[in-house]
Amino acid sequence: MSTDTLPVADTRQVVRAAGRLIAADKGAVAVTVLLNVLAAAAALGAPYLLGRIIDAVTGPRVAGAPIDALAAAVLLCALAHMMLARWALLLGYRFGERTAARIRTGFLSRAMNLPASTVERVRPGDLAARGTTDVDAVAGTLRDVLPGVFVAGTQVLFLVGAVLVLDPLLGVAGLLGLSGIVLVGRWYLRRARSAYLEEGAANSDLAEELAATTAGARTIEAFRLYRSRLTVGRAAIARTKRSRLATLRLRSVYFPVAEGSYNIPVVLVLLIGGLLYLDGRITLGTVVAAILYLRQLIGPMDTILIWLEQLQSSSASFARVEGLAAVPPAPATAAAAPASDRIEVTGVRYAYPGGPDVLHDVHLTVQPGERLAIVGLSGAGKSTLGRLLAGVHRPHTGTVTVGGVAVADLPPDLLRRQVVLVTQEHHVFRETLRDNLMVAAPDDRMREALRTVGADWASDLDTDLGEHPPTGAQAQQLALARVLLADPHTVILDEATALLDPRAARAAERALAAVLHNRTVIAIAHRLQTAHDADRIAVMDAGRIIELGTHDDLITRHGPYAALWRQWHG
Ligand SMILES: Nc1ncnc2c1ncn2[C@@H]1O[C@H](COP(=O)(O)OP(=O)(O)OP(=O)(O)O)[C@@H](O)[C@H]1O
Repeated sequence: MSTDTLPVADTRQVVRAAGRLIAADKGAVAVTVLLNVLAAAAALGAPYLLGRIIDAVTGPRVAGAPIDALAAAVLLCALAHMMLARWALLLGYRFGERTAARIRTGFLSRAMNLPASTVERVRPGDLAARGTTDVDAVAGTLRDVLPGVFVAGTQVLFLVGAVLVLDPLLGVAGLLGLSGIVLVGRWYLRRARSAYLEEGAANSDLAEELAATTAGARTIEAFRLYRSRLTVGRAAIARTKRSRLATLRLRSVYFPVAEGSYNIPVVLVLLIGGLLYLDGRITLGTVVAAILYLRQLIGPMDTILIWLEQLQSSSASFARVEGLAAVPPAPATAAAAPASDRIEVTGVRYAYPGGPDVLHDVHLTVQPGERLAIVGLSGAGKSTLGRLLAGVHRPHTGTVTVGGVAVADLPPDLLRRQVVLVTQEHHVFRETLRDNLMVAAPDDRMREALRTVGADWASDLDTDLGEHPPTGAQAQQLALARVLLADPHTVILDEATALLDPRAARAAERALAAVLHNRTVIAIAHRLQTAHDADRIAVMDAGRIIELGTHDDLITRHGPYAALWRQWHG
């Protein structure tokens, strides 16, 4: 039962994270920006020069007017623009690839460093979706979309700037004329995504119904199901028709209006430019250059409008990926290593996020080498206490310490040598057997640990467990081998052998006995036999320890444990 979601980065954090990614590759970014600027500047050359050619042709004939030279320069500008833009795009794609890789590795290392208590608390799907769908969306946009949009954006800025410099009045008229495209573009984008999704869904629905009808033709014949199949088919066709008409309507509004809108600034500039020209205030070449600039805006503006939505949704994904950075880190390394192996629980209360207290004022001391069994009805709080003892959760009141140091404050590598929690969830990674043992130990020690837990199948440490997944019993042996290698002084067992069949259970018990040898054991006991064999028994009820003592003590006390024992013994 997990209730929390991971945080999502706010705009400021997203901007800062983007800044860090850019800074990490600043050389490449600088070169890409420079190439983009040069490409956009080169694109300005041709219309300006064409304007000059027109002025040269229409103006007073000057001998040796450099029309040929101007024409050659037009060609050079066009060529330079093409090459620089391609080069900028190429560098942009490479930057995108590298940055996507950085985001992936950054996410992975943050996810691996999340405090165990956070991972326990949040919805498991949330972390998985951020690591897959969200990271993929951001990477895809960085690789395929952002470089093109950046090139287009730079061009738009330069073109708008050029018209304004050419003649401020013409520039303002052109910009006002362009506002229609932005409006209709936004209108279309808001509706397009859901309309196309619905069209896709309707198409696959229709295909499915048709396939079902043809595949079941004989059944339909035998049971005379014509009518119902026809009704279903007609409904699917009607849905497809509706959805196609809806997207057609969108297109028939957007494309003509967009096409038309691109002409509005041209018409405005022609009108105003014409008047200014007649007034003798600007040359014909300037009017032509301004119109060519406005025409050149169409391509890059289309690119930006088309990708706007994807940029928006990817920035939402990026905010979710970056949200991990906002999780408070695991507490800094405890100042001192534990002074002894004694575990002490003092006045502990605990509640899961948003829930009521499930542990109330729990006190308990576990001596080194002791075997303690915790028993109680389902929901009494046994597993929760186990997780607090293992440092997975932190009590909100009171303390859980080992050798005087709060367990939840211990850094992972130190904690692993103190207390290890063994549960039924034995995770096996799609990695080699060696990597699955999760400690840097010599091969000999790994082999010895595997032998001790009876994992005869695990002779080759390079076996890929992704390709040869272990059985449940083998996964449990792996978990026990990990404990041996971590070599903690205390092991907490939560339902460790409950899942196994009896034959496997006997072998597992032998393995377990070998692992537990010479360690403190706190067993969350589901069979009273385990309790009987323990040095002491803690009986839990509704979040409290209501009895604590040896088996014989508790039997003579005739309390809740004695009742449980009598019941169990029949
Ligand atoms: N992850 C969680 N989020 C919220 N509440 C939880 C969570 N885990 C347990 N609880 C609640 O805490 C209380 C104690 O549960 P806990 O699992 O510790 O009991 P238990 O004695 O181990 O029970 P069982 O024998 O069934 O495992 C219960 O009320 C349970 O519903």
